[in-house]
Amino acid sequence: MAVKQFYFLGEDVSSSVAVEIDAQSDFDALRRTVAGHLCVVEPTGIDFSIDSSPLTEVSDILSADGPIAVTIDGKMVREVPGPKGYPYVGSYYEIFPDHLGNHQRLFETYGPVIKTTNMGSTIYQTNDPAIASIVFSESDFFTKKINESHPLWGIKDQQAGVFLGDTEDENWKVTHKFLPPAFGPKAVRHYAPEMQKSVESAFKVFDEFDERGEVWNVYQYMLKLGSQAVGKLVLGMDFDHFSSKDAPIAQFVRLVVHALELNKKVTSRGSWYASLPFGDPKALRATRQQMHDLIDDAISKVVGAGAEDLELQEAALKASCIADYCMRAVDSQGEKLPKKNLHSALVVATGAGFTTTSSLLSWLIYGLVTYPGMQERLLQELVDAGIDEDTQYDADTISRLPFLENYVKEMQRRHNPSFQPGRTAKIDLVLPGGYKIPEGAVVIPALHHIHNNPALWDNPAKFNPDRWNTPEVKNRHKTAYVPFATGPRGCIGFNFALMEAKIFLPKLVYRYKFSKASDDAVQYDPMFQLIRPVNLYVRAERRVKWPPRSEDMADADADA
Ligand code: HEM
Repeated sequence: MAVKQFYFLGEDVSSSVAVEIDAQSDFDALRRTVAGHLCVVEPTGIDFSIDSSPLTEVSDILSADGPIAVTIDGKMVREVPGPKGYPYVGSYYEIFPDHLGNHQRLFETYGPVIKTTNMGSTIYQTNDPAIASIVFSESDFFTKKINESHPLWGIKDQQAGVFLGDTEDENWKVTHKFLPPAFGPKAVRHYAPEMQKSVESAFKVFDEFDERGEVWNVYQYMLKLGSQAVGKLVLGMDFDHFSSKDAPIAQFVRLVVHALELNKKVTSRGSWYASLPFGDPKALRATRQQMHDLIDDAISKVVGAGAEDLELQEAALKASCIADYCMRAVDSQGEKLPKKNLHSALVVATGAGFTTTSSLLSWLIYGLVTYPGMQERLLQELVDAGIDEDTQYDADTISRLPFLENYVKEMQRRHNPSFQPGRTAKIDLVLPGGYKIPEGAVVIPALHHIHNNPALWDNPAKFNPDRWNTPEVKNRHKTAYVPFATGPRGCIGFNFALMEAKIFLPKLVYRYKFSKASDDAVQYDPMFQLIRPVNLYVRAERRVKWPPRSEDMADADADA
C-alpha cells in the first residue's frame, strides 16, 4: 500500500486528501477508491495529472512525486453556475412569471446544471438525464428529504409517507409497502369500467354546452372530470360534478387546489416566509386541516371498514376503491396500514391523482385544437379499430391504439404537468461535469427541460407523436423521458393515470369535434405546483358523422 495526496484541480493544494493506494489494483479500482475519498459520484469521469501531465496508469500514480490533481470529465471541479441575482429577492424576477421559458434560457446560458436563489432559498436544477438518474436514485448521495429549500416544504407531511414524507422516515417505508400494489397494472385494469362511467357521466354536460352553442374552460371541466374519477376510485366518493353544467366543484377538490396554489407561493418566496403567522402561510395551514377533516368523514363511509381482510395482491384486485383496499389489505406479517398513516396517505393519493391527471387531460385537449391533424388521426384510428360509442374499454382495446399511445407520450414530453421533483444531497459531493453540490442542497431534475433539451430531442419544440417510432427515440437515455419521475420515489399512480387518459381521450374524441374558441395565446399558471393551461376555451360539437374505415377507403380507391 502507498499513500498519495489528491486534490481537485483549481483548488488549493492544501485541500489535498491522503488516500491509500493498493499497488495491485487496476486503474478503474483506483478511480473508485479516490472517488470514495473525494465524494465524486461517478468514478469513471476522474482523470489525474501532475503539473499538467496526465497520469493514466496505476504505476504513474504510484511514482508521482507530490499531490495529484483530479479533474472530472476533463473539467475542473467548480461551483454550480447561475445568475448572480439581486439583494434580498435573488433571481426571483429573473425566473417568474415565465419560469419554464426563463429556466430554459438559464440552461442555455449556464449549461446542464444551474443554481438559482429566490428570496433566500437556493435550488439546483439539471436538464441532463445522466445527472437526473443519479439524483433520482436513493443512494449514499441523494434522498428525498423535504427541507426548507424543497418545493414541497409548505405541505410536508411525514405521516402521509408517500409524496410528502422523507424516504428515510419510517412512515414512507410502511405506506410505500401498502399503496403500490393497489396501483399495479392488474389492479388498475379492474377500475377501467368505473373510469369509463366517469367520462360518460360528463357527456350530459358537454352535450348541453353544445346544444347551447357555448364554449367551456378546459381546465375547469377537466378538473371536474379528473377529480370525479379519482374521488370515486380512491375514496369511493361521488363528487357529483356533472349533475348539471354549473354543479359546484366539491369542497375537498377546491381545498387541494388552493393548498397547491398557496404552497407554490409560499415555497417560491424562501423558507422564512413559510413560518409567518399570517397571510398565505397561515391560510395554507388552515386549508390542510380542513382537508383532513373532510377525508375523515369520507373514510368513515367506505364499506371496507367491516369487510373481510385480504392479502395485499388479492385486496388490490377485489377492493371497490383504494380506501377500501387500504382498510382491508394485510401484509405477510398480518399487519395493516396503520390508522395514523391512512388518512394522510389517502389525502395525498387523491390530491396527487386528480391535480396531475386533470392537467394532463387539459393538455391532451389543447393538442387536439392546437396541433394540426391530431384529432383527425386519433379519430381515424378509433374507426379503424372498430371502436364506437358502445365499446367497453379495457387494456386490450387500448393496446390496439398505437397512435393514441404516441400522442399521449408526446404530450407528456412537450407539456408534462409535473416539473419539479426534488431530491436532497446527503453529503458534500461532486457530480459528473465537476459540479460541487453541498450537503442539504435540493437538486431538481427539471422534467420539462430534460424533455425539451435540444441535445436529447430533435427539434424539441415540435409536437410530433411519430418521433416515438424512430430508433433515435427508442434508444434514448433511460432518463431522457421521465414524466412520472423515476427511482424509488417515482410516481406509483402512473398505470392509473395512463389508463384514465387512454379511456377518457378516445371517448371524448369519438363523440365530439373540438375547436379552439379564441385566438388568445394559451397561458400556463406560473403560481401552481403543476403546469396547467388556465385560459383555454373550446367548443365541443357532437359528431354526427364519422370517417369511413381506411380499409374501405382504400378499396373504394382501388375500385375507382
Ligand atoms: C399525469 C399524471 C401524473 C403525473 C405526471 C405524476 C407525476 C408524479 C411525479 C413526478 C412524482 C414524483 C414526485 C416527487 O418526486 O416529488 C409522483 C409521485 C407520486 N404520484 Fe404521481 N403522477 C401522476 C398521476 C398520479 C396518480 C393518478 C396517482 C394516484 C391516484 C399518483 C400518485 C402518486 C404518489 C402517491 C406519489 C408519491 C410516491 C412516493 O412518494 O413514493 N400520481 N407522481
